[in-house]
Amino acid sequence: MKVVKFGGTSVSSAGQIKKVFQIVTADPERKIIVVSAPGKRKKDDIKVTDLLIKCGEEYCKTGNGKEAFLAVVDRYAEIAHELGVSEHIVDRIAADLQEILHGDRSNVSRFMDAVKASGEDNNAKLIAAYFQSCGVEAHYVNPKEAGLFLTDEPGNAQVLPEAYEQLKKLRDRSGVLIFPGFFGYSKTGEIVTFSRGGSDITGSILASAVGATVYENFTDVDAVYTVNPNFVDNPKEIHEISYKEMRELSYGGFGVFHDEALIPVFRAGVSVNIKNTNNPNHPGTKIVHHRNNQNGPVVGIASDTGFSNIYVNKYLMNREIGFGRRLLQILEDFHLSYEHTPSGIDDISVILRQNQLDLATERKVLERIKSELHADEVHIEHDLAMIMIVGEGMRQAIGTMSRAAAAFARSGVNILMINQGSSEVSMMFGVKAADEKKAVQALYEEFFN
Ligand SMILES: Nc1ncnc2c1ncn2[C@@H]1O[C@H](COP(=O)(O)OP(=O)(O)O)[C@@H](O)[C@H]1O
Ligand SMILES: N[C@@H](CC(=O)OP(=O)(O)O)C(=O)O
Repeated sequence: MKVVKFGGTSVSSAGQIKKVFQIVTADPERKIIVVSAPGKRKKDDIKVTDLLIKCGEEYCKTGNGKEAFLAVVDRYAEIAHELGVSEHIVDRIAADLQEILHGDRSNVSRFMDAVKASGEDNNAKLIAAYFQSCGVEAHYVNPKEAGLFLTDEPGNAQVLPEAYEQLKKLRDRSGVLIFPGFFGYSKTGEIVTFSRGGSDITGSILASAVGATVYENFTDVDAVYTVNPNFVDNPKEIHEISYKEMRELSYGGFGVFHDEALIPVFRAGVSVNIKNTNNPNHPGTKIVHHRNNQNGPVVGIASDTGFSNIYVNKYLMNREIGFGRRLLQILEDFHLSYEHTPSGIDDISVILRQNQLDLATERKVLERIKSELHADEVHIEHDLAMIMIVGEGMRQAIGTMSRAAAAFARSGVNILMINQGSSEVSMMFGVKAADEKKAVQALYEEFFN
């Protein structure tokens, strides 16, 4: 039995959904089908999830968000019409969304989760109806009834261990099961979503629960590339990659597969196959426990922007027991999560996501660090990019760091921070965000050309 996830681009229009139908019915093993909300049809299109977010935010502010609401309903209406599915389903989708929008808005994050989740939920119902209209036994499955229970963290939920036992029973159901991605339910019955891109996580949980032979993840590229295809033309494809390498690269900025989707399949030993809905015969990329390590120390280069660095200097910091704990406690008091903490004898840097900070919070954090920790110097730097090179082969290879540093030097990019050591399979470099593309291209030249 296979679990198959189709991302937003694969279900963005009637034409794409017809391809999904062909792919699913071509292999009787493709039984549990996870679908996202309609995504982008072309580069400058808007994903239904983003339209829903706009709509929900406007309802919260003004009690009205007619334009975004109509844009969402129009997307489904166009798809239903072109698929030849009964138009009644569109009326039901509109009524369902209206009901959510006019529901309880007292808890904004809960309300927003219900609005966002409707994107996947309604698309799953529509796709199930299309499969049925083609004479295939297909059933929409509601995540609550199936037992997909999550922690009660709106917009950032995690699966509860007891969900797996319930979800295992999906094995025994007949027909093709169309399961909406991205959300589940808390133990008290509230809708909660994963973080953005979380339909990958739903697929991974289901594949693990039912012990799938493989988790196929269909998207709009032939394979996971060694580098973001928006930075390098025709980058080399990765044919095989380990879970650990893929998790690091996803975390580092490879948007193609969610980093939290690796853990459930890794624990259950289910391999993942990333494939292209527009070219399903291409073998794609396989994510496995162990790969044949034959292609050099680096398997991929990832990058992401939007980081800040809080730099703290204090003479004899190395002798002050508890300094690091007290510094991180200040961040915890402001509910700030951090990504890395490289340190020296008298200095420590805390790298964190910039979007967590507003000006007032930033000022308060810096003031507390200065006054409570008696630091000699505290400052913050914004607009940084983190660039990561990843590969299991690095463990044995000598000179990977010097090759990377030489590539940075050749491209004239100044390295602001290096983090290597904690992870055996990656090295991370902090640079100015403006240098991101240049640095990535230089590393690609060095390791892949
Ligand atoms: N290293 C990479 N390899 C492949 N695709 C990548 C990589 N880095 C970023 N991407 C982007 O990820 C996109 C696919 O992910 P996503 O947009 O989430 O698709 P889906 O709609 O299937 O969920 C690709 O179109 C590509 O632009
Ligand atoms: N639709 C949700 C969940 C998701 O996984 O979407 P996609 O498959 O388009 O990345 C989002 O945009 O976050």
